[in-house]
Amino acid sequence: MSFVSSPASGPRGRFVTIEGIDGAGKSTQVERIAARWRDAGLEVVRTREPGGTPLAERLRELVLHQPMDTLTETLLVFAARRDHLREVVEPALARGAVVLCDRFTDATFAYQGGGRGFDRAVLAQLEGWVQQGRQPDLTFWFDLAPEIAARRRAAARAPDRFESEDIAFFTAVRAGYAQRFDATPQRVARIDAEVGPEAVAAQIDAALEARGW
Ligand SMILES: Nc1ncnc2c1ncn2[C@@H]1O[C@H](COP(=O)(O)OP(=O)(O)O)[C@@H](O)[C@H]1O
Ligand SMILES: Cc1cn([C@H]2C[C@H](O)[C@@H](COP(=O)(O)OP(=O)(O)O)O2)c(=O)[nH]c1=O
Repeated sequence: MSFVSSPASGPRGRFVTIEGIDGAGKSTQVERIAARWRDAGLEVVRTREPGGTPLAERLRELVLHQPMDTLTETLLVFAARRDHLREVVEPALARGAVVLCDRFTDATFAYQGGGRGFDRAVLAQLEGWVQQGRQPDLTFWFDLAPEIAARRRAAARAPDRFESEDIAFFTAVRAGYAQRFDATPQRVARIDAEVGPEAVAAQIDAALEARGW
């Protein structure tokens, strides 16, 4: 399982993201995915958005806890992303690491685009400016009914600004993910996240094996 034979024109690493509504079970699986690659001798950089650098973590605190309008929210997540890409993601990919990132721009299209109703054409412009073409090589989409995710969250933790939203919001976020992924089905592995952790893990392994990873 070597990634060094990846596209000759681009960096040699792999950029893998994990997406889904809050409570989908992403955090529960992420270390297992990282361990799989680490055990194979690869450098794995585990990170998250918004966040992943000192500046972006400060922006994350604001986005998750301070009241603000949707344009401000959108600009802050992209500002955090820009710093994260420059400081962490691009350097790691350039040295051949696997970057495993809890959420990326698909979340912006799902939460700000789907959930908040923000103009997707503006999101696409910001995406172009901030990312300069950078996209994940593979995205795991943990998909499940918002009602199930809400029950899991209620049992697990105190809600932040997003997690306090109602079922209708998360239904719109889920639809936002579905619409976004319709355009790029080849980079997305949809995981049925309603089943137990072992069955979720088995789907992840199957998706990686199907790609020869
Ligand atoms: N496959 C699963 N089935 C049932 N409960 C789960 C599953 N995966 C995670 N959980 C539980 O649901 C809650 C939310 O999971 P978490 O991994 O924090 O989700 P996320 O990171 O996607 O918000 C936690 O209490 C976790 O133990
Ligand atoms: C990356 C990103 C996240 N978000 C939201 C989705 C999540 O509710 C929140 C980040 O939460 P998440 O990283 O899932 O945190 P945790 O599981 O530790 O609570 O930020 C956006 O609204 N837009 C974005 O572009």
